[in-house]
Amino acid sequence: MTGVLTTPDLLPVVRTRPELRAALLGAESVGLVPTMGYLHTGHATLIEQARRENEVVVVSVFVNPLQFGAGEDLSRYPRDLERDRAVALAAGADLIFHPDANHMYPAGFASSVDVGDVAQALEGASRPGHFGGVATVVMKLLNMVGAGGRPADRAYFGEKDWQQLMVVRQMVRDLNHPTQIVGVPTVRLGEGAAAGLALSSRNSYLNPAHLARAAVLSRALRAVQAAYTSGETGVPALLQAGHRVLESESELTLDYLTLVDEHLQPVESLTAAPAGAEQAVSTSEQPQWPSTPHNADMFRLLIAARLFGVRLIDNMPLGITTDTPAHAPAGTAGP
Ligand SMILES: Nc1ncnc2c1ncn2[C@@H]1O[C@H](COP(=O)(O)OP(=O)(O)OP(=O)(O)O)[C@@H](O)[C@H]1O
Ligand SMILES: CC(C)(CO)[C@@H](O)C(=O)[O-]
Ligand code: BAL
Repeated sequence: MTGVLTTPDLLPVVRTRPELRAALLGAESVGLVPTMGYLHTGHATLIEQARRENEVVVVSVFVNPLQFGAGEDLSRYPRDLERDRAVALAAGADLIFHPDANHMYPAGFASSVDVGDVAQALEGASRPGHFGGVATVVMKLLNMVGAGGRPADRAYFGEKDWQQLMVVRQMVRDLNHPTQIVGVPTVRLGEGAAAGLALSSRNSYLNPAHLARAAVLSRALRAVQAAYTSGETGVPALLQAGHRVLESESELTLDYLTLVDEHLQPVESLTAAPAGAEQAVSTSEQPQWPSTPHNADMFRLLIAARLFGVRLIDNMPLGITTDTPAHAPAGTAGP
């Protein structure tokens, strides 16, 4: 094993494939955490899980131009590599891979990965081309960040970007890619006026008052869960419970609030939650009832909305929650 595992004060940063190859030489297993940087506790949770499951943990920090549409926030996307080094080191990473765009997409680069229908709806409809850019860069990163000519052994993605996780899973399944894709539950602010808000780098565009108002997204999802566990089984009525919460926020422009199955298809009907489900939601991280063909555990509520000029997304399972409250050191737990 060479250079990377030397317990540095400052996390090493490599920028090119040859440097990566040298650093990872001889590693038995490599876990990759792909990010666009400006790391927060959500990212740290991914890194911590990768730390537990791999010999070497690499965090990629790359604001991927391919996945931004014209008029989106590519140029103002928050960047702070020194802070990222500190957060990644504290969470247990061994190395940051921080390529520049010319290294990822040199002159003549022409290929792309198209994952089909799962990338077309929802975020794909609102951000045309987005998932083509995500799939292409993720495929490259999986292939670049491995030891001994292998791809990464495992790669970690947040459930916060639920459709992205589905897209990546579809891609590796369809293309027989050997990297194991690991999904990690969403980390949320656990206390304060913005409690429940999913951590996101784009939260940094909002001031504290606006962040508190942005927590309306998670409150709307919880309202749908509560309606379901109270026995409501009509999908329009369930979603209406979420809309009622959203109507309280005058500044919100909703893109979508929907209930989807594991193929991201809209769910049109479902069976009742079993007796006791309400208690299970508030007290347990695990499903308390056996699977049925319409187990709410299989269905996901997805929301996207614009608030104070910022587009935010969130999601939750219909029937239970497995999300994690933020727990990071000061300065990293916030948005
Ligand atoms: N709150 C969170 N909980 C768990 N994982 C998260 C959370 N936020 C982001 N991630 C995951 O971290 C990885 C890198 O995401 P990214 O760098 O885009 O951060 P982000 O906070 O999602 O940023 P953005 O605000 O641009 O959506 C993705 O797999 C993403 O799902
Ligand atoms: C997976 C990813 C790093 C690809 O650029 C990005 O979409 C993100 O940060 O979620
Ligand atoms: N976390 C998703 C990356 C993006 O919005 O471009």
